[in-house]
Amino acid sequence: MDVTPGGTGDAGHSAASIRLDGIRKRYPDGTEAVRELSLEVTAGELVVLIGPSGCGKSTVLRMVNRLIEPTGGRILLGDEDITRVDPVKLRRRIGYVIQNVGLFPHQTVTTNVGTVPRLLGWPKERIRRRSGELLELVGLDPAQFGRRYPHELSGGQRQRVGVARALAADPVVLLMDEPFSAVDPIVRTRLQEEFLRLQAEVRKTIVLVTHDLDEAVRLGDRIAVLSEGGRLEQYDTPAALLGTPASPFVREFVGADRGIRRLAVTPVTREVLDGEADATVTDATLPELPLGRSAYDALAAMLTAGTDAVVVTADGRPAGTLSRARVLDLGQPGS
Ligand SMILES: Nc1ncnc2c1ncn2[C@@H]1O[C@H](COP(=O)(O)OP(=O)(O)OP(=O)(O)O)[C@@H](O)[C@H]1O
Repeated sequence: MDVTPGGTGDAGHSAASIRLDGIRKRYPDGTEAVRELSLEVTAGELVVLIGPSGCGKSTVLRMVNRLIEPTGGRILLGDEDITRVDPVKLRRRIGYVIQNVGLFPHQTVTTNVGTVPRLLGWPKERIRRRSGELLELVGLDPAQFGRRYPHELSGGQRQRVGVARALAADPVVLLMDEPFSAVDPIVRTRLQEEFLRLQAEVRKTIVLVTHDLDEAVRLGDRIAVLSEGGRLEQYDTPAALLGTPASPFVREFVGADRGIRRLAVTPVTREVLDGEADATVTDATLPELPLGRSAYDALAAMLTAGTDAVVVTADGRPAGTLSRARVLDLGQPGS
């Protein structure tokens, strides 16, 4: 099946960059939710907004699709200043996924997924094909699930339908507000993994809001840490954020266990090995780990096997060894 965004013969949009340029939001009661925020998201990048409750994450997200009108600044999608376009038309170009999905309860799954294409006036047959493709893309068999109603689905399945609906008209940008927080931790981890696979395929520009640092680290190409008033404390890759927090606020926010979190986002590469392995000598007592797995996986393998090192393999052959001490170094700042 062709699951690319243009899979039904549509001229697929490419993903657009997003530029927040000094945006501000002051609510009518005087609350300064966002004092001034500038942030760039590259086309095809997944950026996570994280920060304490009330710091303005949702406000920022909802200004991008104009569910909330900014009180100042500009928002550019590609080269277009979207603070000046019709918000209703704008929203048809931007996918939006929220915590409890907001599926229409009296419509079938297929009809729900086809919402935006219908608004855009696509012919019925094209909508039906597109809904089917999208359901397959998110791992739901259209024959089995297409005719069901939302209450006939599990929480995780509803969430997948929400993602399919958001992608249906091939939006240039996807906004996600706590998309996985309504499901239990096991389902959540699975949805996150599926979502990463999906993103590798569709390469949308995504801004995702979460409370969950593990989710941010797992999903984000870059993470923006906000503090009260939408102040940007740090904007960095997960590894950089965990390795070198830019301020005491970020240091506290990422927590005392940032070292172990950092291991999970640090791949085992040839450069970090303790030494060239003698490929003719394999130590049968040491566990093996393929190059490219995380330092966290290496440590887990050592703890499981009760050893102080792993043999790292490339294409099934030993490439070197990695000691426990070396792994622990990788969790330290500045390594
Ligand atoms: N309609 C509104 N009127 C007045 N103040 C508002 C309104 N909506 C949000 N706020 C305030 O703006 C600030 C930012 O809210 P926002 O929902 O963007 O934060 P958040 O970081 O997404 O929070 P959470 O993580 O708890 O969802 C908060 O102080 C909130 O009380």
